[in-house]
This record gives sequence, C-alpha cells and structure tokens, in this order.
Amino acid sequence: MIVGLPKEIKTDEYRVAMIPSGAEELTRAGHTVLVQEGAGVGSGIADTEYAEVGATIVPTAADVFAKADLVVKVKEPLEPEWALLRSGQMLFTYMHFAADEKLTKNTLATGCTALAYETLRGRAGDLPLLTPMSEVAGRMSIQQGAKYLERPQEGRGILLGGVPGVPPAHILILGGGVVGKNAARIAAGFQADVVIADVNMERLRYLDDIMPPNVNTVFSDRHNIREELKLADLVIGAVLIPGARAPRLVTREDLKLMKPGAVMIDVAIDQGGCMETSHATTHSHPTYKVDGIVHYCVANMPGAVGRTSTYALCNVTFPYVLDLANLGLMGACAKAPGLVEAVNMHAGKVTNRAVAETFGLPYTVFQAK
Ligand SMILES: NC(=O)C1=CN([C@@H]2O[C@H](COP(=O)(O)OP(=O)(O)OC[C@H]3O[C@@H](n4cnc5c(N)ncnc54)[C@H](O)[C@@H]3O)[C@@H](O)[C@H]2O)C=CC1
Ligand SMILES: CC(=O)C(=O)O
Ligand SMILES: [Mg+2]
Repeated sequence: MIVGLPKEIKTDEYRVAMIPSGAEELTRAGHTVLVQEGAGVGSGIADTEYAEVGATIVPTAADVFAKADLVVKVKEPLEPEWALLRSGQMLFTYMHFAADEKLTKNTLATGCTALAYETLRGRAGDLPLLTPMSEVAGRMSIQQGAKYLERPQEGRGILLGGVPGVPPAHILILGGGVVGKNAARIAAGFQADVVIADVNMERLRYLDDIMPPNVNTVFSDRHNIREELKLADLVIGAVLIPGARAPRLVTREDLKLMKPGAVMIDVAIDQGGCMETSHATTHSHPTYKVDGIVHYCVANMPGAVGRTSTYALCNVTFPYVLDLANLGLMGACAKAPGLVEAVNMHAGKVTNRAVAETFGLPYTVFQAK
C-alpha cells in the first residue's frame, strides 16, 4: 500500500502524524511511504530522518494525496485539501465533523473513507486515539489559564496557588474525563482550589478517590454550574459526547454571574465548544473578551507543543496505520472492531450516527465486511 504523510496546514499546527520509526516499520513491511517535504520540521524531525528509513520525500501535498491509498494526518482536512481527496482513499486523522457543517459536507462529497481518531473505540469502550491529546490539552489548560489570569493578559490578576494569607484561585472544571482529570492534577499541584463537575457518578466517585484534598467534585446540573461560576477565577470546558456537538453548559447570560477578568478555557471547542460565547481561536490570537470574561478557545492546543504531542499521538495511532496498510480497511476492522467506530464516512455516506444527526443527514451503518 502507499501511505502518505502531508505537512499540516492548520494555523500554528506543529504536529506531524508519523514519526520516522513508523515509516521504517511500514517500509520494512513492504509498503511505500510518501512524506511531504518539511512535514516533520515543526516537531523537530528532518526530511533526512524519514529518507534514511526508506521513505520517499515529495515536494507538495498534491504529490502525497494523488498517490496515497491511505493518508495519515493530525487535523481535519482544510479547504485546500478537500480538492485533493478522492473516492476510495482512506483519510486517518482528527475530523471533529459535528463542529463544522462545511467540513462535513465537503469531505463527504469527496467520497473518501474518513476515519476519525476521536471516535475510534478501545476494547474498554475508551477513546484511545483521543486520550494522549486530551492529556496534553488538559495539562496545558492550566498552564494557559495561569498565564491569562495575569493582569497584562487582561485577566483578574490572580496567582493560581495564592500565597500565605491570600487564598488560591478557584477553578471549575466542566467534565471529569481525560482532559478534566489531567487539568485537575496540574491545578492541584499549583495548590489551587479545584471543583470538577460531571454527570457520570461513577466517574465522580473515582475522581473523589484519587484526587488530593484540594480537588472536590460536584454533580453537573444547571444550578450547581451557576453557583460555581460565581466563585470561579478559571473555568475549563472539558465535556464530551463522542462524535456529537458539545453540550452548551454556560450561556451568555451566565457570564454576568462571573467575576470580571475571570478566564474560560474551552478545550471542547474542537467539538463546537461548551460555552455559548466560544468560537475557535488560534495560538497566534488565542483569546478574546466577552462581557469582561477572557475566552481561550484554541482548537488544536497540543499543536503548540508539537514535539511532545507528535510522539504521544504516534505512539497510539501507528498500530492502526500498520494494520490498515497490511490488512486493508475491512481486514483492519475485523482485527480491531473499535476501528469500525472511527469510520465516520464511507463511499459518500455518513456512517457515524452523531454526525448524521447533527446535520440532519442520512445515516448509513458501515458494513465492515
Ligand atoms: N482543543 C483542543 O486542542 C483539544 C480538545 N480536546 C477535546 O476535549 C474534550 C474532552 O475530551 P476528553 O476529556 O478526552 O473526553 P472524555 O470522554 O474523557 O470526558 C468527557 C467527560 O464529559 C462528561 N460530560 C458529558 N456531558 C457532561 C455534562 N453535561 N456536564 C458535565 N460533564 C459532562 C462525561 O461524563 C465525561 O466524563 C473533547 O471535545 C476533546 O475532543 C481534546 C484534546 C485537544
Ligand atoms: C483532539 C484535538 O483536537 C487535537 O489534538 O488537536
Ligand atoms: Mg476545597
């Protein structure tokens, strides 16, 4: 099979979807690997490192897409890439279709098989290809929150951990999954006062067991969220309903409850965001203010720490890339049934129920045989 690795084109995206050890394994298994010139540079990987293990370096994305049976990427295909995708081709990347109707319809029109990292299921029902980036984004959310709470960044001028005689920041984390847990751990280390809200009681019990005393839990309902917003210096949006648009938990009206200069980091922005006033931003221009509240809504947070994130991502994606190359789509799905969940589109049909329902498109069951 021909496996293609284009350079990412999203603003401030420094990750790449395959590291040289992956290219080495694929070529050893008899596959051809096409790497776009400069694809790894943002993560500190030179073209020569791919070439040395047998990959072919090609000058443009068009060269990669034209020949590859399987294109491996990090972020969703952007407009210049839509024209390069074709029927019968597999695209394996983060898609986040429910957040973007134009992306959904244009990708569907290409007829490609769209395999989304974020909906692939592990044997335990987990989302193993989302997990490492959620670990990165969760940890990073507190780092960014600390920065934007500083007064020169238009925040409230609050130090997360406080100092003797002055209380620490109060942090509300909406969603206690992978992002939420990682955010809470880092925030706890800063000695902030942390509350995690979730609707899953089993998850809240688990978090209550493992977290230090400065992390508490609360059931996520309208009343509790509004009470917490009054206290919060920093809010982290970390909810997820896999495949679907994020539920809106904070309305514009709710912002009036908050302290001026409080910061909201909406990590769930890649699925459309869990605050009504959120819209996607970039690392170059990460924040904006609505009603005195600082909003940070970068949809590719891990892209800024490309070196860490690339290795963390490729550790988990590569086994599936190798299976897709060795066994083809149907063979790889037979080997790992959770891969079927990743198939969001196939042959011009939407094969993910949540994506279809979000945009009122017909839903077709993907037949993995
Ligand atoms: N902006 C970025 O760069 C990145 C964004 N993300 C996104 O962060 C979001 C969270 O991801 P994960 O933590 O991995 O998901 P997860 O599935 O591990 O956790 C989500 C949690 O949200 C909870 N939840 C659902 N509805 C809720 C509600 N109404 N109130 C409170 N909690 C609710 C679930 O019970 C679950 O515990 C996803 O949208 C993911 O794509 C992840 C990595 C990077
Ligand atoms: C998950 C996601 O959106 C990212 O890593 O960029
Ligand atoms: Mg407390």
